[in-house]
Amino acid sequence: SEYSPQRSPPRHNPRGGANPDRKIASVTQPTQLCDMFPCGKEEVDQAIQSAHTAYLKWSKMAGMERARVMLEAARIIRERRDNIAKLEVINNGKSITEARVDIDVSWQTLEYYAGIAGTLAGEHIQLPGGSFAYTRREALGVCVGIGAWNYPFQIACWKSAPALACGNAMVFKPSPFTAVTAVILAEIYKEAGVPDGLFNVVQGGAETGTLLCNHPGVAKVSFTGSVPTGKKIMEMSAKTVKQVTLELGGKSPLIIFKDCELENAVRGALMANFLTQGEVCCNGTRVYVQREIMPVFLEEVVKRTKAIRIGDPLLENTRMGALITRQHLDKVLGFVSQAKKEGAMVLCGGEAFTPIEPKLKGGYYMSPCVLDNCTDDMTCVKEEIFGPVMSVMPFDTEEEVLKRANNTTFGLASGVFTRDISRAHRVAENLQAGTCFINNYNISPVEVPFGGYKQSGFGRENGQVTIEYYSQLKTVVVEMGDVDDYFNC
Ligand SMILES: NC(=O)C1=CN([C@@H]2O[C@H](COP(=O)(O)OP(=O)(O)OC[C@H]3O[C@@H](n4cnc5c(N)ncnc54)[C@H](O)[C@@H]3O)[C@@H](O)[C@H]2O)C=CC1
Ligand SMILES: C[N+](C)(C)CCCC(=O)O
Repeated sequence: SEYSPQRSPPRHNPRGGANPDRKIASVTQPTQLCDMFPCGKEEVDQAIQSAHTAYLKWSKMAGMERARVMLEAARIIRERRDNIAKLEVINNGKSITEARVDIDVSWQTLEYYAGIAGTLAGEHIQLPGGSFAYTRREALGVCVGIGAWNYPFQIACWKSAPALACGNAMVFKPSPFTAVTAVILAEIYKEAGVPDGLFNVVQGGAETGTLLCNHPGVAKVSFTGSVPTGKKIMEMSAKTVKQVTLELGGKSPLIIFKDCELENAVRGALMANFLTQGEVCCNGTRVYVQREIMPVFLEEVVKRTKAIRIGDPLLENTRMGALITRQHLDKVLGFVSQAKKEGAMVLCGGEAFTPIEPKLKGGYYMSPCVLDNCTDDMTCVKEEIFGPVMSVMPFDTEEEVLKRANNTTFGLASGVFTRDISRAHRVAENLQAGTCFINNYNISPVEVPFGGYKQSGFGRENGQVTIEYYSQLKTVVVEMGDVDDYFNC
């Protein structure tokens, strides 16, 4: 059901108000699941207060003890994977096969950071005269996670797993368009044995998010979403010097050289554009193809795009489900019309799609679109569309394409297809983006850091480095001799 802040008055409910009678296993129809209520100041204060109490306890536990609880949470997610995936499909509209991958990535994230929790350590530094210093890696306190609607459960895990591993508590606000599955995660953490309040969910939109970012009891905000909202989060966080991680939008380039393995490049272009109905921040939506192979590339890519099965996302053979809202569908279709006006040619798709099943009528489906005749100055090439729309452009030389690929304020990801190993690494070095995929696209195992350059954000998620973004270093200096009599000698 769509979020409507007017529909229900705010009520006291810091955990987000999921209906306690709900049973995940019985959810098979895309109907209303439960009521959620936006949290106001009182609920936000309570959530942060109880998270702080839990943090005091959790941060004193040994890393190995925290790891055991997190491994138990990972085990429960794995055990309930199919049910959570089904709920995520209803939450978001993506296909069930993709949702299962999201849930697998989620429990893997908990396992990975559980493994790191026991390894957190400082260093020992020798000083003259037997004196020494040591460093301690300490938690930050209460961290806030603010999520987007495209990977609701996975984002909650990408943020909470490293936060909890380091000894922090987290108050998480999911997008109001996908409010449900973060509450499931809270229930699972509780069942696994985290202290009460360690992972709290507050529901609501911009207003609730603002309360969280302005709250003096919060040490850090980790945000996934659009660039304009990211800028606001940073501004609000500056007032009390909160640490910030921003995972923002993108308009990533995918560069396909004529010496590529064409079959893989075509599959890669589809991976780069059509997962989760194209609603993916790191999508490679500017596809640069070397002129000599353009006709054959287009023929193949269009053939396969047309063959993508759109429809009921709960069916096993569906590969593209519904977009998030009517308003967002209209926005994406608007980008296609604008592209046509600016001279792009629609090779396939780009239209609202009505599946034949009566129960899917009124769903927010569209056919995936490939745009030809695109130039770098077109709106569809410059702006993040966040829908299944691929813009294809020819290029001639490596030097030229690098310049064009980097001519953007975004810098989340990039990709290159070539058989020339030197070229692949040279291009990766020269692309201004947080990730460069060579001969594949959109694979993000938890071991690998993920995050942006330029206005796509800063800080990283996943990988060992993320520990640094959820902890702080204390230096302890130990004198073994006498204090200098500097002032009275
Ligand atoms: N790059 C990415 O990962 C994403 C990009 N987008 C882009 O942004 C567009 C708008 O989608 P939205 O869901 O409205 O994105 P958004 O960036 O406004 O929202 C993301 C999250 O931030 C919260 N939020 C919104 N305003 C806030 C504020 N002032 N203070 C604190 N929290 C706030 C939202 O409730 C949500 O939880 C999409 O059409 C898409 O183009 C949306 C989601 C993810
Ligand atoms: C999982 N992956 C790599 C396809 C996308 C994750 C980033 C996002 O939140 O959009």
